[in-house]
Amino acid sequence: MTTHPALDDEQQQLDRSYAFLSDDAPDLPPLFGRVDDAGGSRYVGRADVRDEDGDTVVVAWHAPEAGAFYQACATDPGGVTLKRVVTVSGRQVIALHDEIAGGAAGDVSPSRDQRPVVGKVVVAALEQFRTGAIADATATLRPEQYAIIREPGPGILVIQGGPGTGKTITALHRAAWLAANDDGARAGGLLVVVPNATLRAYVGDVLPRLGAAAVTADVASLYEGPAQLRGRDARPEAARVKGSAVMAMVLRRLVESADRPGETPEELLRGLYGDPALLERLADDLLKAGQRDVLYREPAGSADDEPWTVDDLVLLDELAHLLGRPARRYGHAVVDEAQNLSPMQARAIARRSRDVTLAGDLDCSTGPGKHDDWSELTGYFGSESREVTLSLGYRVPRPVVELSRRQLAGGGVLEVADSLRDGLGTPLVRRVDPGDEAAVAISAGEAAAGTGFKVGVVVAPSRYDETLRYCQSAGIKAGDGREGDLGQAVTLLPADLVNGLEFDAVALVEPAEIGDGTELGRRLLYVAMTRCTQSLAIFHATALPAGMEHLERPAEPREPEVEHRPRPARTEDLVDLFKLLRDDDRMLVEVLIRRLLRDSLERED
Ligand SMILES: Nc1ncnc2c1ncn2[C@@H]1O[C@H](COP(=O)(O)OP(=O)(O)OP(=O)(O)O)[C@@H](O)[C@H]1O
Repeated sequence: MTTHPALDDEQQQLDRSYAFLSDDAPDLPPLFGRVDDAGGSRYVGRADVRDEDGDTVVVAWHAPEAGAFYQACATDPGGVTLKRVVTVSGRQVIALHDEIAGGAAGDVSPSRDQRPVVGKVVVAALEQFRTGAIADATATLRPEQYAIIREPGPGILVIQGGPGTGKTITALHRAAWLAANDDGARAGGLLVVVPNATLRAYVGDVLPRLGAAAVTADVASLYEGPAQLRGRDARPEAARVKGSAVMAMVLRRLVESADRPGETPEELLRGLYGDPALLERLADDLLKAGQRDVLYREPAGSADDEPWTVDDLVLLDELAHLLGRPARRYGHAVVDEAQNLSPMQARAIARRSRDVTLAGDLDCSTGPGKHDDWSELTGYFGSESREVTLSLGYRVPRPVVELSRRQLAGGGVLEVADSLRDGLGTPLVRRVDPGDEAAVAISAGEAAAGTGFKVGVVVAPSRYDETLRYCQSAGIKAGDGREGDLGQAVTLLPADLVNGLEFDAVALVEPAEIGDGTELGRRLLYVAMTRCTQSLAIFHATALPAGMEHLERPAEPREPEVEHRPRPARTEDLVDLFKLLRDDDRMLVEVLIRRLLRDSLERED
């Protein structure tokens, strides 16, 4: 095993940096990188560290002095002579990766398949098992991500890119960068909005780790009144109508027509939903009869008992505004998965800040309304917007990218992202007996989880409750993803809540139920398929949906009939042997091979 010659020197620098941290400093390493150029040598970390004389020991990643660390790369070192990532574990420097050494490419990935050459440390970061929280990337941000992070704060910036191209991680670093550097964000505060509590749990660590002062909210929690999220609209049409822009006018008329002064938003909205005649009077020219019908809801015993949905809460927020209760304003808002914003949701965010960063992918719209162009959303914030695109894939293995793209009508809005990952090869497809789909998927998921994988088992929303009950009754410890429990080795998720998440392996249950032939269904399927970093397995009892039909195979016999299998001609031909394995065994063996390969690579290092 070879050790980097500078390991001891960097350990000394790390010890020195720890010595100047205040006692209540979080147990995160004070530095993760070093850059040398004509300006000298600087260490880069999450925050500034100074010695007793006030001299800089470590510069914060968001300080201008750290710029060269992020702007230089192996293929374009500029004037940088050393770009080093320092990996620390338990206060010990355990590895050094020099992407640039002596002013030229150093420890980098091999150049192949027209893939960009990146530091090996990026590849190593991608090879880590997922943890249930978004992976840390502050030490390995790429120049194109850093450039977006530092775009000026005022105005509207759209960060788009295919699945896994780093939109979320870039947007969150941008939030932290603006919190530190942008006058507006510093003075007015910074708001980060994600679509739901599940994604909030997934990304919740990033800003505190970066020491950034920001308020993180999910869309439902923007409303600060007494109503809480308690329900979901079973019919997408109801959510679509509630989210549509005409509701702003309907609510304005509602407030103007209210005859009892002092009514709360909750009382007004309950009254509107429960009174078809009132709705007709107010919205006859704005909503068709069928659209008004889907809004009808028998009032619950009290406002507290109402099954308020996310779109109801957004309407309550609009009502609060109309009743003269202004929302808290911020200097800048960063919105993740922004493609799913409804017009009413966009209005709610615009009331809080007109300077926004919207990160998203129009192909991944899984909200009730689809936007064909970003201008349909940016118009709620202002007239001028800038769009930037990330095009290097950090998550989805190439074969999965290829398969998933078949779900997109017309091939999708964006170019196919160039993925850094091969993963574990072509997706596995297994036909099972009707009724067994979820159980088989979960047991394959448990097998993969047994080797260290984080596994997401994705089902159609209509199948979620039944599958969760099955897990509970069978004593299977699967996380309830709908409740934001992403900490278990296996997490169960409905397909409409997987936007933004990432797992080592995804087991997809009965894709035809998710991609039910509608455009929304195909996009749900696309998003679900693109959540894995290593392997995708598909379990189905009915015919596979369009875009997957070529994977259809006859049902396998329950017990493999070994004697009928052709014997491999040569015992050393492992690939043939491998192909004979049942799909779930194959998944397991693939995981084990990968682990062995990684262990042996680590030993070589
Ligand atoms: N420069 C980088 N170095 C290391 N890891 C990175 C880098 N950029 C992104 N990643 C990792 O790639 C994964 C995908 O990133 P992210 O979730 O931000 O993508 P996304 O574009 O928001 O995906 P989606 O929209 O499909 O959810 C994450 O684990 C993230 O930490």
